[in-house]
Amino acid sequence: MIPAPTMEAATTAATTAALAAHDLVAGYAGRRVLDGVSLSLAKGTVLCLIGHNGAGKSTLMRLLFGLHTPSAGHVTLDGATIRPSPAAMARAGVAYVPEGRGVFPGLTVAETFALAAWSAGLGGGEEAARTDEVLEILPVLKTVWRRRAGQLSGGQQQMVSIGRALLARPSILLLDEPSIGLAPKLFQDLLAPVRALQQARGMSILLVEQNVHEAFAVADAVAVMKSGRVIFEGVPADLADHATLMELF
Ligand SMILES: Nc1ncnc2c1ncn2[C@@H]1O[C@H](COP(=O)(O)OP(=O)(O)OP(=O)(O)O)[C@@H](O)[C@H]1O
Repeated sequence: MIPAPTMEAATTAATTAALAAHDLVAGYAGRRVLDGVSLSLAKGTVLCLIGHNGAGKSTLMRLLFGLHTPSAGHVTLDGATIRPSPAAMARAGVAYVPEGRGVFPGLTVAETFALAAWSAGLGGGEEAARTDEVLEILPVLKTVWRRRAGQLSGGQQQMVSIGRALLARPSILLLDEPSIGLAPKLFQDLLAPVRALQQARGMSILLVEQNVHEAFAVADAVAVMKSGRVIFEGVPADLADHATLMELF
């Protein structure tokens, strides 16, 4: 039987949400894809969102970052209702790493970072300090610094993509399926420093993942989406049992 959310999950939900969706309804060309989604990312936590392909997870991410507009419902940031737009969210300290890495294949890693620093409005000294900071967190990037992003492995490209997002020192990070195309070990290598940074800085992370085992290992809370609705919210331990997880799917 599917467990009721634990007390721990209820307590987490009661703390201030860094970012939250409230009854969001949205779709494409008149086809409803989100059917009243409410979800809270508690401050300083990692929330892992799972669900079948097509459940609406990426659509929810895009709505939270302002890349798509809901037909009903609203979004709150630090408890205040906002109308998300990518520029406003970036200014507010929210970074979004979409599914599929999105690196420019012809740019070197150094050029990719320079471009990201420029779009974040970082000046020379600040750009250098923040770049050093990201290279400390993801040292493998130092080894490929002068190589074109398109020539890198999937895991390295994912690190470039996440590193570029971290340059802005976000307080909230939206990560859409960073494990795509990565072996489980590589995914762990990617998640471990991000989790360490999240804990050190009190960052809040919404992580959409299908790779449940690795993602649950770094998550404080989990939510399950099915057919445009959130059908379960709890903590990873609630879904540790394979049968329970299967029942939700
Ligand atoms: N730009 C778009 N135009 C039309 N339909 C879309 C668009 N983006 C997503 N959809 C549809 O909306 C539904 C939800 O897609 P979404 O990508 O949000 O799901 P998901 O849970 O993230 O799935 P996946 O794990 O495959 O990315 C799917 O049926 C998808 O085909």
